[in-house]
Amino acid sequence: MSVGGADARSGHLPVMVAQVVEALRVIEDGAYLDGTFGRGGHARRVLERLGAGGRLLLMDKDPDAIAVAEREFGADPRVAIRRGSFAALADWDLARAGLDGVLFDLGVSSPQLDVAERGFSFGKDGPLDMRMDPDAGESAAEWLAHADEREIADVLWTYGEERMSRRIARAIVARRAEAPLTRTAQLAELIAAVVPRGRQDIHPATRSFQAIRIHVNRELADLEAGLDAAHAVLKPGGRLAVISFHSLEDRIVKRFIAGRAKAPPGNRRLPAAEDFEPTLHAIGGARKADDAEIAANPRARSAVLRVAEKPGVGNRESGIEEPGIGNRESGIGRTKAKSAGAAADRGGALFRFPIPYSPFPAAAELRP
Ligand SMILES: C[S@@+](CC[C@H](N)C(=O)[O-])C[C@H]1O[C@@H](n2cnc3c(N)ncnc32)[C@H](O)[C@@H]1O
Repeated sequence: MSVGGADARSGHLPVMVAQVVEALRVIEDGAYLDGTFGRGGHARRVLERLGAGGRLLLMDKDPDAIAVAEREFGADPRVAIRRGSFAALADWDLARAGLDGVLFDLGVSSPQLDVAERGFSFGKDGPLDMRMDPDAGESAAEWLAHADEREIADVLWTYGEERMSRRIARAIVARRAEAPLTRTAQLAELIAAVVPRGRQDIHPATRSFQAIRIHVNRELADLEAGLDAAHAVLKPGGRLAVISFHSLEDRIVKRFIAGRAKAPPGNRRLPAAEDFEPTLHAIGGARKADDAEIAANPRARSAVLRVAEKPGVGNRESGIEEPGIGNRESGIGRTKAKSAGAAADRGGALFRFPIPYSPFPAAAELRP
């Protein structure tokens, strides 16, 4: 079976492939980076559009993903492969040479969830690991062995919006005093025993596993660094496409595109346009998978694609002549550059809305 260009043998169905390729506006001799290769569903489609003079840079933290990339694309002279976080993509000389498009398809791949030994899944017993890069940082088991109760509760609340965060953290600390938590099934059972039954329509450990995974892999910090790095290496007119799977990621992407705060707005209630320097022009708003794709691939249900373009000279198709002027697709021509902080995310509609200076609220602000 092939959905969205995926090879079923890869075990991962890429989401919103056609929209991504369209959004990146792949040109034959362009240079692109897929920072989250996974099993190559998106990369394969980009490569199909590249001519002999095109270039595709592939990154992933996960050694299994990189092994697939080497096996499938290693011999292609247009392709370069690097294992590592996209947070450090600007360290790569080939990326620093300038890119026409960058893609981040965030989160975990199906093979990561499906292989019990990777320790991502509460449904499959395995070592409590959860690292995308098993050679870097602490595993979930190592972190849970020493983190204090409050830190665990904060992670569960902030990254999982788990309302039982304090109760679960207390149970983890009590259990580890008896014996270390080393298996995914142990942790899933412990959480299921603590969370009241019937409270949720999902497995009681879903939110906690998501939260611990985000923490162990520093996913949000990597995303912030990756967006900065992508912005730095994109050519004027180059496009960024990011697929998020939960609201914390999407909020970071949305705010990044909206613009950087230059300075706090003093005692004004809302930051003014001049408090922001534009980073990228939003091309439309949040895009979602259609019903047919969601029916074929339930993972697509929570996917949100955002696309943005680096302002400046050089955009062949949109004909942008100077920063912030002339982009028909986004409607940004009406906003001019200094309005980017106000205009993002509403499909080019010109709203002003409050954007806190922190990328996402602190746990303390959110806790009910
Ligand atoms: C949703 S999958 C990508 C699937 C891919 N687009 C495809 O079509 O097969 C996410 C992948 O990104 C990788 N990943 C997540 N965060 C990363 C980061 N900061 N740097 C590099 N790779 C990352 C994961 O290891 C995983 O393989």
